[in-house]
Amino acid sequence: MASTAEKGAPSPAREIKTTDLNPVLSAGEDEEQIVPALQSLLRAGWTLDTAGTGVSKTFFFKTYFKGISFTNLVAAESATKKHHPTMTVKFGSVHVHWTTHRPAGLSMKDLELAAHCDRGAELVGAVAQGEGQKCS
Ligand SMILES: C[C@H](O)[C@H](O)[C@H]1CNC2=NC(N)=NC(=O)C2=N1
Repeated sequence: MASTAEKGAPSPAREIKTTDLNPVLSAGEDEEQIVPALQSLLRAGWTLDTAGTGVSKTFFFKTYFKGISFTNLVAAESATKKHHPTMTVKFGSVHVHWTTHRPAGLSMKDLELAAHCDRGAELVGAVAQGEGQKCS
């Protein structure tokens, strides 16, 4: 019998199990706090690195300037929190990666700032992948 997936029906919402995740925590971080925050980010389109030490997401924008405005919002919060992402600006998108350098690993600061990126992207008007600016 064909599975639901084979029939093209949307796959049922699947809870991301703790056992599916392999976060490598920055020393002193609380796993019980990290895991639910990480799960919520994964539901919002963030991915955990293969190394488990960082999270990343690509945001799409209809203009280059909107992408730059987004990086400025992120930069302002980074300056306040003294925690800085790697951001790769492209025509139509900004890729953001958060990790903690010292002590190395994933921290609540990474996850809080990742959530801040989602709020900033909403404010600037991020769009779905494919709706971002393209070269003509
Ligand atoms: C002293 C200063 O706050 C630290 O070096 C900060 C600066 N920004 C940082 N940013 C990131 N992403 N990880 C860090 O560990 C880090 N450390």
